[in-house]
Amino acid sequence: MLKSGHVSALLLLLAPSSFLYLFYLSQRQRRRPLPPSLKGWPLIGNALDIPLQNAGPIYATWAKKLGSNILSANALGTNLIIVNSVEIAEDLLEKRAVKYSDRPVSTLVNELMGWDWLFVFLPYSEPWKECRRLFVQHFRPGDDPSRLNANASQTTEFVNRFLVDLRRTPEEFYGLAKHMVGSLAISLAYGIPTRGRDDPLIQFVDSVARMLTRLLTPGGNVVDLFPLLKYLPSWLPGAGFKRYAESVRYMPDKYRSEPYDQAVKSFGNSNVRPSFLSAALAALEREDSQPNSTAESTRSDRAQRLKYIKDTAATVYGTATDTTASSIQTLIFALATHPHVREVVQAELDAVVFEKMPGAGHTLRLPTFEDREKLPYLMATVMESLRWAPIAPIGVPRQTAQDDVYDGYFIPRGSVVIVNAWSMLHDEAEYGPDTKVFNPERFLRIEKNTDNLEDKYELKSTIRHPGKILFGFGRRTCPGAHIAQSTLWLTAASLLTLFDFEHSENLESVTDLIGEKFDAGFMCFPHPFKCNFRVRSPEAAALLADLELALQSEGVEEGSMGSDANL
Ligand code: HEM
Repeated sequence: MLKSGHVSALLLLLAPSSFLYLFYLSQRQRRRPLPPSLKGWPLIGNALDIPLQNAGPIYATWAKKLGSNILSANALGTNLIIVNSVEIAEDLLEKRAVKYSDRPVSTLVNELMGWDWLFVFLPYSEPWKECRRLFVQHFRPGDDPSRLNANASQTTEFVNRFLVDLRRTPEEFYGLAKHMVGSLAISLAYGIPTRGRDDPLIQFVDSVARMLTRLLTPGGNVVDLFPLLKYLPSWLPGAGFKRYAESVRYMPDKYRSEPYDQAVKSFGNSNVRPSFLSAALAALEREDSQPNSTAESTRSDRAQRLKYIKDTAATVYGTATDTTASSIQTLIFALATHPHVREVVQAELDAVVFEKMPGAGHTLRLPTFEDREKLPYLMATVMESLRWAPIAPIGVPRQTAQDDVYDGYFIPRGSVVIVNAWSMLHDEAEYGPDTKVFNPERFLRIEKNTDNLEDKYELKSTIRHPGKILFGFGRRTCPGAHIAQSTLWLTAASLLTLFDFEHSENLESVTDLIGEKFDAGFMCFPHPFKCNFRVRSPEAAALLADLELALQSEGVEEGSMGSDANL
């Protein structure tokens, strides 16, 4: 919550215009009420109630208290609409997409710090459409449904790298997950190799993501609640936000230009792969070579298209890394603290990946995307980790582009819309009882009369896949969902095939771990934790040794990868 001292120091400045805004709003909504809301204070409204931690569960409590799944809150004149059910999210964000596909402009992050070009933040506009088109065109899932992700071979290679690194330094698993996803994201976006674990690009994207998620938590900074503060001179006491913004203003350009320049310089080198950037630039070249491409207007259009390509590449690398790494860390935490689940998944995997040799003995292979259908318990475990501790518990805020009326309630233009994914993913009507407990079996139909794993478990088709909520609704739904989910699945499958691992505590009977063991701000992920990893079997050790050799012979050994990544 905002500190009360902070708020009162600003009240003098805010009071007159805040009063005018509330008066203006009351005139517009004369005939219809806003959705139910907690009682606020004069002038500051609910500013002191807006939660910065655990927002999902807290908004769910408000919904229960007020008896409505659509709520409103007013924070210093900013109107928040909080959506707590799937039905309302679909009604508004899908069926009325034209009104609900905008994003709020963060005065601090977008205007003062200069991050307004990242396409996740763009208003619903032509530039957004162009960036999204570029993204989807390149990253659309493959035609073969078993692959989940058209980039399966790169995903497999980076997961393999992770497994080999994990055997060498198991105590570093938490950072290794981030390194793996960061390297994959840079490779998909730019095709360039990364250095070892202290790769500067990955470290930079990590620090930027942490900074932005902290500042973008709705209610998380006072200048977004009251944008007129941006006009304060930066030397004024209380304008520390402005001095901070100036000190980090160099970041957006560094973030967008360094990997781009590096990639463009390295095109043609043997260690540079095909990527979003190389494909988009090649398409641009092809368009340029069309007969009518010399006109002056085409040249300025080209500069604009080049900018969209550069912005989209940077968005890929920014949006993929922290989100997917956090979801892997969450899944490892859940498996490490729930030994029963781990054992069942490992038994299921063993039945698929251990193959009998014609003479005697067995060979072990790594699972592939083609095995997905044969591993329902594993799939249920991955789904449960997305549901149990959703890494984006309150989504990414939207903004209404027009006034609207829903279920008799007035929703003013310019309202910030918060989609409470946590509440939807903990809805007992959909997911059954005890939704705070990690229990993959809620997604499974279980045949009690057999011990044969092939026949025992089947995924229920009647229960909503958590990804349908977690990755958003409507036109701005996450376009990288298939990449995130396939990376998560393959990491879990490979990890459980080769390693045993456990947390020092068995937390199977604990019903609410999130508040204690997780950072539950705008993004939710486990605090760094200790986990004991061991290679599972002699066959697993042999497979890891083979993997290491194969990676070395392909020239992707740690350290050799980034020898010319001169950033
Ligand atoms: C577990 C991992 C991830 C989660 C939970 C996640 C979640 C989200 C959510 C909730 C949104 C906003 C959707 C909405 O407004 O309805 C979003 C947007 C976005 N995500 Fe993801 N995401 C993940 C991984 C990824 C990956 C791997 C990529 C890229 C490869 C990506 C790229 C994007 C982009 C570009 C947007 C902006 C879309 C737009 O504004 O049109 N995300 N994501």
